[in-house]
Amino acid sequence: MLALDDLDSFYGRSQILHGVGLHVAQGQLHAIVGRNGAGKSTLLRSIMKLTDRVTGGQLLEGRSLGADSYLRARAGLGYVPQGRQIFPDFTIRENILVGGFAARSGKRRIPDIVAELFPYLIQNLDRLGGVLSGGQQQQLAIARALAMEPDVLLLDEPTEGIQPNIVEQIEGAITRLNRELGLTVVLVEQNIRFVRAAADHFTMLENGRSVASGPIGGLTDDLITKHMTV
Ligand SMILES: Nc1ncnc2c1ncn2[C@@H]1O[C@H](COP(=O)(O)OP(=O)(O)OP(=O)(O)O)[C@@H](O)[C@H]1O
Repeated sequence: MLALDDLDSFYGRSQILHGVGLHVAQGQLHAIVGRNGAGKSTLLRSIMKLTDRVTGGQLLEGRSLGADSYLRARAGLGYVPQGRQIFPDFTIRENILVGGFAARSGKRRIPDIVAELFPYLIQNLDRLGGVLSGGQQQQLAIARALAMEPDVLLLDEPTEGIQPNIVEQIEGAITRLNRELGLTVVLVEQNIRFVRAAADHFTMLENGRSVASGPIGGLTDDLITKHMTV
Protein backbone atom coordinates (compact mmCIF):
# COMPACT_ATOMS: atom_id res chain seq x y z
CA MET A 1 0.00 0.00 0.00
CA LEU A 2 1.20 3.46 -0.96
CA ALA A 3 -0.34 5.74 1.66
CA LEU A 4 -0.18 9.51 1.43
CA ASP A 5 -2.11 11.50 3.98
CA ASP A 6 -2.75 15.20 4.25
CA LEU A 7 -0.03 16.06 1.76
CA ASP A 8 0.98 19.71 1.39
CA SER A 9 3.54 20.54 -1.30
CA PHE A 10 5.35 23.76 -2.16
CA TYR A 11 7.45 25.37 -4.87
CA GLY A 12 9.29 28.10 -2.99
CA ARG A 13 6.61 29.87 -1.00
CA SER A 14 3.79 28.82 -3.36
CA GLN A 15 1.68 26.07 -1.90
CA ILE A 16 0.48 23.85 -4.77
CA LEU A 17 -1.07 20.84 -2.97
CA HIS A 18 -3.40 21.25 0.00
CA GLY A 19 -4.10 18.25 2.23
CA VAL A 20 -4.18 15.65 -0.55
CA GLY A 21 -4.72 12.00 0.45
CA LEU A 22 -3.97 9.05 -1.79
CA HIS A 23 -4.15 5.37 -0.84
CA VAL A 24 -3.18 2.84 -3.50
CA ALA A 25 -3.38 -0.86 -2.62
CA GLN A 26 -0.81 -3.25 -4.03
CA GLY A 27 -1.64 -4.29 -7.60
CA GLN A 28 -4.06 -1.44 -8.24
CA LEU A 29 -4.01 1.04 -11.08
CA HIS A 30 -4.97 4.43 -9.67
CA ALA A 31 -5.63 7.30 -12.07
CA ILE A 32 -5.08 10.96 -11.15
CA VAL A 33 -7.31 13.22 -13.23
CA GLY A 34 -8.14 16.91 -13.38
CA ARG A 35 -7.74 20.02 -15.49
CA ASN A 36 -4.42 21.47 -16.65
CA GLY A 37 -2.73 23.08 -13.68
CA ALA A 38 -4.79 21.13 -11.10
CA GLY A 39 -1.61 19.75 -9.50
CA LYS A 40 -1.42 16.24 -10.99
CA SER A 41 2.26 16.40 -11.97
CA THR A 42 3.04 18.09 -8.67
CA LEU A 43 1.45 15.16 -6.85
CA LEU A 44 3.73 12.65 -8.62
CA ARG A 45 6.73 14.95 -8.12
CA SER A 46 5.86 15.22 -4.42
CA ILE A 47 5.76 11.43 -4.10
CA MET A 48 9.32 11.43 -5.55
CA LYS A 49 10.36 14.32 -3.29
CA LEU A 50 11.02 16.56 -6.29
CA THR A 51 9.20 19.69 -5.16
CA ASP A 52 10.86 22.16 -2.80
CA ARG A 53 8.97 20.97 0.29
CA VAL A 54 6.45 18.21 1.06
CA THR A 55 4.73 17.56 4.37
CA GLY A 56 2.24 14.89 5.46
CA GLY A 57 2.20 11.11 5.82
CA GLN A 58 4.19 9.30 3.10
CA LEU A 59 4.43 5.53 3.53
CA LEU A 60 5.01 2.52 1.27
CA GLU A 61 4.08 -0.82 2.87
CA GLY A 62 4.11 0.96 6.23
CA ARG A 63 7.66 2.24 5.84
CA SER A 64 8.73 5.83 5.35
CA LEU A 65 9.38 6.63 1.68
CA GLY A 66 12.79 8.14 2.34
CA ALA A 67 14.29 11.59 2.63
CA ASP A 68 15.31 12.14 -1.00
CA SER A 69 14.47 11.05 -4.55
CA TYR A 70 17.23 8.44 -4.74
CA LEU A 71 16.06 6.75 -1.54
CA ARG A 72 12.49 6.82 -2.85
CA ALA A 73 13.59 5.08 -6.05
CA ARG A 74 15.45 2.54 -3.90
CA ALA A 75 12.32 2.10 -1.78
CA GLY A 76 10.49 0.85 -4.88
CA LEU A 77 9.08 3.89 -6.68
CA GLY A 78 9.72 4.04 -10.44
CA TYR A 79 8.97 7.45 -11.95
CA VAL A 80 8.32 8.33 -15.60
CA PRO A 81 8.17 12.14 -15.77
CA GLN A 82 6.04 14.24 -18.08
CA GLY A 83 7.95 14.93 -21.29
CA ARG A 84 9.98 11.73 -20.80
CA GLN A 85 13.31 13.38 -20.00
CA ILE A 86 15.45 10.69 -21.56
CA PHE A 87 19.14 11.41 -22.18
CA PRO A 88 19.41 12.33 -25.90
CA ASP A 89 23.17 11.69 -26.14
CA PHE A 90 23.00 8.27 -24.47
CA THR A 91 22.13 5.12 -26.38
CA ILE A 92 18.93 3.22 -25.71
CA ARG A 93 20.98 0.69 -23.70
CA GLU A 94 22.63 3.40 -21.60
CA ASN A 95 19.32 5.17 -20.98
CA ILE A 96 17.74 1.96 -19.68
CA LEU A 97 20.74 1.06 -17.54
CA VAL A 98 20.67 4.48 -15.84
CA GLY A 99 17.51 3.22 -14.11
CA GLY A 100 19.53 0.27 -12.79
CA PHE A 101 21.50 2.56 -10.47
CA ALA A 102 18.47 2.59 -8.20
CA ALA A 103 17.67 -1.14 -8.57
CA ARG A 104 17.30 -2.81 -5.21
CA SER A 105 18.98 -6.00 -6.36
CA GLY A 106 22.07 -3.90 -7.12
CA LYS A 107 22.02 -5.34 -10.66
CA ARG A 108 22.17 -3.01 -13.62
CA ARG A 109 20.41 -4.92 -16.37
CA ILE A 110 17.66 -4.62 -18.94
CA PRO A 111 14.57 -6.39 -17.54
CA ASP A 112 13.28 -9.28 -19.70
CA ILE A 113 9.83 -7.71 -19.87
CA VAL A 114 11.24 -4.79 -21.90
CA ALA A 115 11.86 -7.12 -24.86
CA GLU A 116 8.26 -8.33 -24.70
CA LEU A 117 6.68 -4.90 -24.35
CA PHE A 118 8.96 -2.82 -26.54
CA PRO A 119 10.83 -5.02 -29.05
CA TYR A 120 11.96 -1.97 -31.05
CA LEU A 121 14.11 -0.83 -28.14
CA ILE A 122 15.86 -4.19 -27.85
CA GLN A 123 16.45 -4.33 -31.61
CA ASN A 124 18.04 -0.85 -31.54
CA LEU A 125 20.04 -0.77 -28.32
CA ASP A 126 22.91 1.23 -29.86
CA ARG A 127 20.74 4.05 -31.27
CA LEU A 128 20.88 7.39 -29.52
CA GLY A 129 17.85 8.35 -27.44
CA GLY A 130 17.68 11.75 -29.11
CA VAL A 131 16.89 10.35 -32.57
CA LEU A 132 13.83 8.39 -31.42
CA SER A 133 10.25 9.53 -32.01
CA GLY A 134 8.26 10.88 -29.07
CA GLY A 135 6.46 7.55 -28.69
CA GLN A 136 9.70 5.58 -28.73
CA GLN A 137 11.19 7.94 -26.15
CA GLN A 138 8.15 7.33 -23.96
CA GLN A 139 8.72 3.58 -24.25
CA LEU A 140 12.36 4.18 -23.35
CA ALA A 141 11.40 6.21 -20.27
CA ILE A 142 9.11 3.36 -19.14
CA ALA A 143 11.89 0.82 -19.76
CA ARG A 144 14.29 2.94 -17.72
CA ALA A 145 11.80 3.04 -14.83
CA LEU A 146 11.38 -0.76 -15.05
CA ALA A 147 15.16 -1.16 -14.69
CA MET A 148 14.72 0.37 -11.22
CA GLU A 149 12.82 -2.84 -10.30
CA PRO A 150 9.89 -0.83 -8.92
CA ASP A 151 6.92 -1.99 -6.87
CA VAL A 152 5.00 1.13 -7.84
CA LEU A 153 5.22 2.84 -11.22
CA LEU A 154 4.37 6.56 -11.35
CA LEU A 155 3.46 7.62 -14.90
CA ASP A 156 2.88 11.25 -15.88
CA GLU A 157 0.74 11.56 -19.03
CA PRO A 158 2.48 8.74 -20.90
CA THR A 159 0.46 9.14 -24.10
CA GLU A 160 0.54 12.94 -24.33
CA GLY A 161 1.53 14.18 -27.80
CA ILE A 162 2.23 10.70 -29.18
CA GLN A 163 1.16 9.31 -32.55
CA PRO A 164 -1.97 7.09 -32.29
CA ASN A 165 -0.39 3.75 -33.30
CA ILE A 166 2.18 4.04 -30.50
CA VAL A 167 -0.46 5.27 -28.02
CA GLU A 168 -2.13 1.86 -28.31
CA GLN A 169 1.17 0.04 -27.67
CA ILE A 170 1.89 2.17 -24.61
CA GLU A 171 -1.62 1.73 -23.23
CA GLY A 172 -1.32 -2.02 -23.81
CA ALA A 173 2.06 -2.10 -22.05
CA ILE A 174 0.72 -0.22 -19.00
CA THR A 175 -2.27 -2.55 -18.76
CA ARG A 176 -0.03 -5.64 -19.00
CA LEU A 177 2.41 -4.36 -16.39
CA ASN A 178 -0.50 -3.85 -14.02
CA ARG A 179 -2.66 -6.90 -14.75
CA GLU A 180 -0.08 -9.54 -15.68
CA LEU A 181 2.92 -8.50 -13.61
CA GLY A 182 0.87 -7.12 -10.73
CA LEU A 183 2.77 -3.83 -10.73
CA THR A 184 1.01 -1.07 -8.80
CA VAL A 185 0.52 1.97 -11.05
CA VAL A 186 -0.29 5.61 -10.33
CA LEU A 187 -1.21 7.18 -13.65
CA VAL A 188 -1.72 10.86 -14.46
CA GLU A 189 -3.84 10.82 -17.60
CA GLN A 190 -6.15 13.17 -19.50
CA ASN A 191 -7.58 10.44 -21.73
CA ILE A 192 -10.74 9.42 -19.86
CA ARG A 193 -11.44 6.53 -22.25
CA PHE A 194 -8.14 4.90 -21.26
CA VAL A 195 -8.61 5.77 -17.58
CA ARG A 196 -12.01 4.05 -17.53
CA ALA A 197 -10.65 0.99 -19.33
CA ALA A 198 -7.50 0.55 -17.24
CA ALA A 199 -7.95 2.02 -13.76
CA ASP A 200 -9.46 0.46 -10.62
CA HIS A 201 -9.61 3.72 -8.67
CA PHE A 202 -9.30 7.43 -9.35
CA THR A 203 -8.59 10.71 -7.64
CA MET A 204 -9.80 13.99 -9.13
CA LEU A 205 -7.75 17.09 -8.32
CA GLU A 206 -8.85 20.69 -8.60
CA ASN A 207 -6.73 23.66 -7.54
CA GLY A 208 -4.37 21.38 -5.63
CA ARG A 209 -7.12 19.65 -3.66
CA SER A 210 -8.71 16.23 -3.98
CA VAL A 211 -12.36 16.85 -4.89
CA ALA A 212 -13.45 13.27 -5.61
CA SER A 213 -11.98 9.78 -5.34
CA GLY A 214 -13.01 6.14 -5.19
CA PRO A 215 -13.63 3.12 -7.42
CA ILE A 216 -13.46 3.94 -11.13
CA GLY A 217 -17.21 3.46 -11.61
CA GLY A 218 -17.64 6.70 -9.67
CA LEU A 219 -15.84 8.71 -12.36
CA THR A 220 -19.12 9.79 -13.91
CA ASP A 221 -19.76 12.07 -16.89
CA ASP A 222 -21.23 14.61 -14.45
CA LEU A 223 -18.03 14.66 -12.40
CA ILE A 224 -15.95 15.13 -15.54
CA THR A 225 -18.18 17.96 -16.77
CA LYS A 226 -18.00 19.66 -13.39
CA HIS A 227 -14.28 19.41 -12.79
CA MET A 228 -12.56 18.88 -16.13
CA THR A 229 -14.33 20.84 -18.83
CA VAL A 230 -12.89 24.30 -19.29
N1 LIG B 1 8.48 24.47 -10.75
C1 LIG B 1 7.38 25.17 -10.41
N2 LIG B 1 7.49 26.32 -9.72
C2 LIG B 1 6.39 27.03 -9.36
N3 LIG B 1 5.12 26.65 -9.64
C3 LIG B 1 4.95 25.52 -10.33
C4 LIG B 1 6.06 24.71 -10.76
N4 LIG B 1 5.57 23.63 -11.44
C5 LIG B 1 4.23 23.77 -11.43
N5 LIG B 1 3.86 24.88 -10.77
C6 LIG B 1 2.47 25.37 -10.56
O1 LIG B 1 1.77 24.35 -9.86
C7 LIG B 1 0.41 24.27 -10.32
C8 LIG B 1 0.11 22.82 -10.66
O2 LIG B 1 0.90 22.43 -11.80
P1 LIG B 1 0.99 20.91 -12.28
O3 LIG B 1 1.99 20.87 -13.39
O4 LIG B 1 1.19 20.04 -11.11
O5 LIG B 1 -0.47 20.67 -12.85
P2 LIG B 1 -1.03 19.50 -13.74
O6 LIG B 1 -2.37 19.17 -13.19
O7 LIG B 1 -0.04 18.41 -13.85
O8 LIG B 1 -1.21 20.21 -15.15
P3 LIG B 1 -0.83 19.73 -16.64
O9 LIG B 1 -1.93 18.81 -17.05
O10 LIG B 1 -0.86 21.03 -17.39
O11 LIG B 1 0.52 19.09 -16.58
C9 LIG B 1 0.28 25.23 -11.48
O12 LIG B 1 -0.32 26.40 -11.00
C10 LIG B 1 1.72 25.50 -11.88
O13 LIG B 1 1.85 26.80 -12.39
